[in-house]
Amino acid sequence: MTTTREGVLKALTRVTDPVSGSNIVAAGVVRALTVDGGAVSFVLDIDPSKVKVYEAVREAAEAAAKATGAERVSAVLTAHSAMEMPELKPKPKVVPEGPQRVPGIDHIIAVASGKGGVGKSTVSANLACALAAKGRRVGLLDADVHGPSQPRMLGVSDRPTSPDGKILLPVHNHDVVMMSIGLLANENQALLWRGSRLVGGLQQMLMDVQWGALDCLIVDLPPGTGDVSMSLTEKAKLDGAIIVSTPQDVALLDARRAIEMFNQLDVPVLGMIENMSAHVCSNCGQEEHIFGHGGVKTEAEGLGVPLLAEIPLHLDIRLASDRGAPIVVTKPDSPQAQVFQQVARDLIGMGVA
Ligand SMILES: Nc1ncnc2c1ncn2[C@@H]1O[C@H](COP(=O)(O)OP(=O)(O)OP(=O)(O)O)[C@@H](O)[C@H]1O
Repeated sequence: MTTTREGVLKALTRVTDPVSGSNIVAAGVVRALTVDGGAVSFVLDIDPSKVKVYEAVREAAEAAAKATGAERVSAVLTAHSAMEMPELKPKPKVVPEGPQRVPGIDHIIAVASGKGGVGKSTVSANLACALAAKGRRVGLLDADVHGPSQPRMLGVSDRPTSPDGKILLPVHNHDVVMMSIGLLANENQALLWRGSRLVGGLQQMLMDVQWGALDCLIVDLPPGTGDVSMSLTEKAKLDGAIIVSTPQDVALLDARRAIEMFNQLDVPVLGMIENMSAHVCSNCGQEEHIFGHGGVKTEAEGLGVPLLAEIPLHLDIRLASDRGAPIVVTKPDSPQAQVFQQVARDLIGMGVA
């Protein structure tokens, strides 16, 4: 029997965490799991005052990992003293080559766009909430460091805490677990993050946030094909990417570049979404195609990728986001919300959420 990382993680979900009552993977206690041939090692990251309680858990976790067929298993308890806020400095870590799965997260979907302002964050927030409403355990990582908008869209302003100065506890709203660079720094600071500091900080955000067990993590990428998108894609194993574009030619040109980037990185493009497809007047209901219409459909056909949705430009979509509850939460029965719900159903149908 070959020991795999997935197999070990699954086995560890059968070990109960005495503090939270859930399993040790879902509780985020298991850290730094590595499987190298028949050798398995991991850390149980715990509150220093609970070392005695966790010794039995450590033994149970070792036994569970061993039962997967591993030749050697080493589980150690680490306990850290509390600190107020973590520093998001890149840490030198021995990271195996190639994109890695994040422990406890079944699927990761990136939402990208070639150009800024086309509605990528709106789509990310609505998809996350639509999936959560369908009972999926959903996380949302706001990696749009140039303009983090998820705190506003999901209506959260609490700063994330770190009980040990190492792991970050995410925030929650609308049944979605969320972490954003916008919650760690004030908006102006976030905009100043550059280069390797930014890239390293984001990778750490993905790996060191205690997401718990998730069916799906939606990553709201910055627009374009810059360092952040490239490096996250190289480090984390993505199930696919969704490309958001308006129907305008200029946006489509940039969207094509984003698709090329994902193709080069071997990330499946799950489909394109045309946003601001038609303007529906909130008074009379009349439709107008302000940015044109159907451009994304034609582009998707040309590139051989599915068109997942055409989302209208509608005042209610913006108002809902500005007020901190996406339209799928505030008006789930509206035609606008139903478009997002259909995409959520399609993603579940594709087996990626
Ligand atoms: N379909 C829509 N109908 C009405 N307003 C929309 C729609 N999509 C997005 N918006 C609004 O347009 C603005 C830009 O949207 P959003 O922030 O989602 O774009 P983005 O692509 O993530 O931008 P950035 O490049 O800054 O990250 C927001 O005010 C949002 O509420």
